[in-house]
Amino acid sequence: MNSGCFISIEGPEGAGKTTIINMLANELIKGGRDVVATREPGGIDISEQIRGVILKKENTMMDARTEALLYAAARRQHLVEKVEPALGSGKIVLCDRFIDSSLAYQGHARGLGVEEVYLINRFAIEETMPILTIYFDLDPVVGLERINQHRDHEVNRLDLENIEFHRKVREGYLLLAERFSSRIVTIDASQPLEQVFKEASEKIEELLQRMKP
Ligand SMILES: Nc1ncnc2c1ncn2[C@@H]1O[C@H](COP(=O)(O)OP(=O)(O)OP(=O)(O)O)[C@@H](O)[C@H]1O
Ligand SMILES: Cc1cn([C@H]2C[C@H](O)[C@@H](COP(=O)(O)O)O2)c(=O)[nH]c1=O
Repeated sequence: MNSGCFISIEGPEGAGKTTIINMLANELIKGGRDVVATREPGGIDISEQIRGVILKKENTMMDARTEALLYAAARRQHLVEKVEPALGSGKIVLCDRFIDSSLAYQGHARGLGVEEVYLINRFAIEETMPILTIYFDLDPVVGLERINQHRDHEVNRLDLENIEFHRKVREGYLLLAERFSSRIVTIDASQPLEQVFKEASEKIEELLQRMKP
């Protein structure tokens, strides 16, 4: 039985997920909360190894179903090794991407089908879902410009997909946000960083107040 609070942060490339998760984690820790900030694919050794295989620029031959299965495998290991133990000990888990990434990227943008991709992920995650998902919505042209200007950003195989693919990813996320509106909240990520942070922080605080016994 989980007693912690599982929150995922979603959005296209360059939406500000990593930057804002760090800011949110610092703020929550300062407020005396126990927080684990992590990412997908990755977050622990086995899943980081799988991330290396999926995102290696040279792996251009990777089949779409292989890609979906590898994301689900990385997710499973990360969940059982890191996320669930943290939730079990009452922590707040801030996860940079989770199942909605697979539904938007592999299900919608790659065209594998959201329902099919959900089914393999259901096998991977069993019952564990975020209680809140914050989706940072952004025009992919803006997001890709941001990461291209940021010299330290690792450019990966998915970043190199064409703009139509990235537009489909956004479309996929918007459909998910509409369909799962009680879980997914959308924030306009084209706003200044401080405003995006403020809105995300308010959503989390509202949730934590609601969860108080
Ligand atoms: N609201 C914002 N306005 C302007 N620049 C921003 C904003 N949010 C983030 N950035 C900048 O955009 C770049 C990408 O941000 P970040 O790495 O946090 O995005 P991300 O969503 O984690 O990207 P990816 O999914 O590709 O890893 C960074 O240089 C960051 O400083
Ligand atoms: C979890 C997950 C991720 N992706 C894609 C999204 C990004 O292009 C990369 C991860 O890189 P980031 O810099 O850490 O954002 O992987 C995906 O297609 N499906 C997924 O399930």
